[in-house]
Amino acid sequence: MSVCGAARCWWIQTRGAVSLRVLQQNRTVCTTGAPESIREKLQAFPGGSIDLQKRQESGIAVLTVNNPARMNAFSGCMMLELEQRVHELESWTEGKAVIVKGAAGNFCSGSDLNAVRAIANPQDGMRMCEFMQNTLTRLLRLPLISMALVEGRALGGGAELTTACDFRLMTSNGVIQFVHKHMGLVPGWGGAARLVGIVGSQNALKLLSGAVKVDPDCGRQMGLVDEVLLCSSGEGETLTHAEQWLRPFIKAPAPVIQALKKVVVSGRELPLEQALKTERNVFGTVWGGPANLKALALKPKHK
Ligand SMILES: CCCC(=O)SCCNC(=O)CCNC(=O)[C@H](O)C(C)(C)COP(=O)(O)OP(=O)(O)OC[C@H]1O[C@@H](n2cnc3c(N)ncnc32)[C@H](O)[C@@H]1OP(=O)(O)O
Repeated sequence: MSVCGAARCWWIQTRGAVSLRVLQQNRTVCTTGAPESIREKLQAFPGGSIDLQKRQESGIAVLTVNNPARMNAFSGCMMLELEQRVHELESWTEGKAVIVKGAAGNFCSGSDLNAVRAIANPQDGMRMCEFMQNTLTRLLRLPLISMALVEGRALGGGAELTTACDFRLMTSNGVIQFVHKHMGLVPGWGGAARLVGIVGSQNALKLLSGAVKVDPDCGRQMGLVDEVLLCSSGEGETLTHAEQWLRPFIKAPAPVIQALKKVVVSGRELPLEQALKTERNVFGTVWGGPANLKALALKPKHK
């Protein structure tokens, strides 16, 4: 085997072992939570809320980042609240999808700069990032199809939040901008790692080092944006269009949609052998299940 081949083989094996370990670690961290000290510090920065509406009839939840006086920036309390909301969604067995949006026509302007100033030391910064990385990793791993609905601006941590969803829809006035460089920062909520996975390392480097304002055209070209919605007069109208876009992807019983999402997550994150094992296990949860038996009885033709 050539040196390159051997190195590649080692890299794949190492990556496999590491990714599995990270998945396991994340599960552990997720259940135990971040150190109390960072929770207490985040708690000291109130303002805004993270609102969750679960619509039982459609199986679509709407998660709203709600702090319009600060362009939906994340206060410390909102970071804690997001974790709670994700926890609620993890056990929503009837759910099929979640739409993440901002209040009042803007997506999110990142972390609240007032809170950031107060914890501007490396140790607290890393703990805050660990906390947000865990929450956003759990958001991305939800057994629900997730969509970021970007109206107006998604800046800094707000841009990172969009990458923690399976799909990104943008209204024609939407902008995603990783402004971290202008703040003397890099992404820290896992946004760089996820961005590389979505648009590739060349494009990710361009977006981060250029702090590029990604408009709908640019977003579509790079594969960051899945669909562009025309700006509509009312907030509710945009949400309705987003729900319509989701509909073909969630037209099946919730257990089937949740199983589909689980096999995609394992395919995305685990080494092949582990992903195949997970796929078999998930298959076992739907094989011979109610939806499967109903389909067999109908003898459908997939024309
Ligand atoms: C790992 C995470 C890293 C990060 O997220 S770092 C944070 C990155 N985000 C930013 O730097 C956003 C800074 N803000 C801006 O660029 C502008 O405010 C923005 C969003 C383009 C909106 O501009 P305008 O439409 O002109 O509105 P404006 O500036 O008057 O803002 C309205 C009120 O919102 C406030 N605001 C906006 N973003 C904020 C933030 N991230 N933290 C705290 N407050 C924020 C802004 O200060 C203003 O408040 P006020 O009316 O002056 O009391």
